Amino acid sequence: MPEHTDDGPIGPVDASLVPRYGGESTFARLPRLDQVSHADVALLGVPFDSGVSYRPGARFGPGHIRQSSRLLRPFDPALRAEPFAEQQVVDAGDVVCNPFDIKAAIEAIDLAASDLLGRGTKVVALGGDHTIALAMLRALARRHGPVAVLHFDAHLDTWETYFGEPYTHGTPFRRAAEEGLLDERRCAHVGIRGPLYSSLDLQQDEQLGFQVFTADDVEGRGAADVARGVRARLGDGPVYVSIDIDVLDPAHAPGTGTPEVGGLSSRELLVILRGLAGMEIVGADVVEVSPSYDHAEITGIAAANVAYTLLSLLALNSRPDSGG
Ligand SMILES: N=C(N)NCCCC(=O)O
Ligand SMILES: [Zn+2]
Ligand SMILES: [Zn+2]
Repeated sequence: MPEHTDDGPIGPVDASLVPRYGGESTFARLPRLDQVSHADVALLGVPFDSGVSYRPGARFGPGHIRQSSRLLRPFDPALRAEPFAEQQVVDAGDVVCNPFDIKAAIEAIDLAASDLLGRGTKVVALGGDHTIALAMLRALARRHGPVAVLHFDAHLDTWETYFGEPYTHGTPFRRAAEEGLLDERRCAHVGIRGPLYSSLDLQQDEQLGFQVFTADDVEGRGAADVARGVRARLGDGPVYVSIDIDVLDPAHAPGTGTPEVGGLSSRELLVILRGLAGMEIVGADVVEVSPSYDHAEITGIAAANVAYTLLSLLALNSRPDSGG
């Protein structure tokens, strides 16, 4: 087990000494929050899926992503980063979310994230359905003011209500805009595709401040160029990165609740994420992993590597010369 040390960050359990398929299932076999004196970044499990409109099961996402993260290694060659050595990363366990009271669950998530932020710890939330992004944005906007949102998803998630209900996984970014949590000059969706309810969906989405990079844009322009477009849209200042795993094609992420054909490959998503190097990421989530629809951990492994790439980006920002 990792122990407190003054010699720098406590990393994952060494897979060359302890088999990686055994032992406690923290993210990447990292220490728990209670095993360190200070954490720079925490993975926060959010087992909540009472906001879904179709297939359930994302409440089991955090455990599945942790299990699927056992093969991650300490050095990220694509970003030339050591995400677990350059900063103290921990697993902060799971938020206790009331499955029968969505508002109360959002408040509990906000509180847990705010508590970590107050201790100087950045939060990468592992969902859970996309409702949880609203809670994260409330916590972040309280500290930073309105933030840019970079949203990877097949879906806009700026719809008005479902069954008259305002807090669902299809509505978090409309609620966030209404609450003044977003810097509406600096928001974007990436990976949008699939049937909508009406052409008004896109018009209203634009009015809320989002620029759309579709899945077809990724195919046509290429992932690296879409990353350049995103950087141009978001500019400087705090960014929240929200990653619905259904941005990936169902072939790359079958284990999700509202799958849409024609999505990104996991490689394309990773290329776009790496293209964000140097942007001021203040928080992030990886959501909508629903393990009972997964096969061979395809979706879980994708989500684990996406989270790992976010940690690498945060490691780059933590370097003394990064200005971040
Ligand atoms: N956030 C996700 N994954 N999906 C939203 C889809 C909402 C709908 O059923 O129209
Ligand atoms: Zn989605
Ligand atoms: Zn979504």
